Amino acid sequence: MSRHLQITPSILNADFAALGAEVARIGSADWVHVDVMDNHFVPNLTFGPTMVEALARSTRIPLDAHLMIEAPDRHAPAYVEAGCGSVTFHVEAAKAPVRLAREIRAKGARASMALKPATPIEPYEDMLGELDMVLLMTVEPGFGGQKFLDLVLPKIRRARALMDKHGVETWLQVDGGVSLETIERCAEAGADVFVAGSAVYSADDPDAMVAALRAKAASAATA
Ligand SMILES: O=C(CO)[C@H](O)[C@H](O)COP(=O)(O)O
Ligand SMILES: [Co+2]
Repeated sequence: MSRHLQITPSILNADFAALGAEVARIGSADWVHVDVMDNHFVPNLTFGPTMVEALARSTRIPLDAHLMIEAPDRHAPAYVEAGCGSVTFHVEAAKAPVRLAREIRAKGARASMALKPATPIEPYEDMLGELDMVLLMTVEPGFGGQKFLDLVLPKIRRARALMDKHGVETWLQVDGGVSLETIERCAEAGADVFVAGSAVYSADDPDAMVAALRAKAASAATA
């Protein structure tokens, strides 16, 4: 099955004092990945809906919010209202994931659910139809610039097989340590949406890196 491959740079390693300008450096990105951290679900703190709303106003690229927060059932709707086109909550934090996914969709955004590296996908097989995307973390959430965890590759394959079995249109996103060295492994395993933070923002030309990542993923997906 041919998949539509998308690159979504994370601004976690961008210059937070100049976020509008930083996003303007990745004009060919499909989405801008915004990592929201609350210092409770993960030991790091970034920004909240006010900042995200300002960013949404500054770009025509849609925002892909990744909420690493303790109470997504309460706070996720605010990110739809802030203008995000996709909102991802962590299943380890959500109290009622089906209800939350339905609420995000009802408010007009794509609903997505994230799994940490050690969280299995199989218990959620029956709710894939409720989700527009599943995010598989390929590092422990909390910080950019970590090493890609190869141990997640079998889970990417199993998630793709479950999606094919159920015939759902759910996208499969990978996040953490994705680079020119690792993106092919992810695409071969079945991922179709690729978050890359440090790989993009440590490049001299971030938009050229987006193109290079896209080309590598495409060649691996069709191999
Ligand atoms: O969710 C994240 C961390 O929790 C980030 O999206 C991710 O780490 C991106 O940065 P990098 O590509 O440098 O790993
Ligand atoms: Co992320």
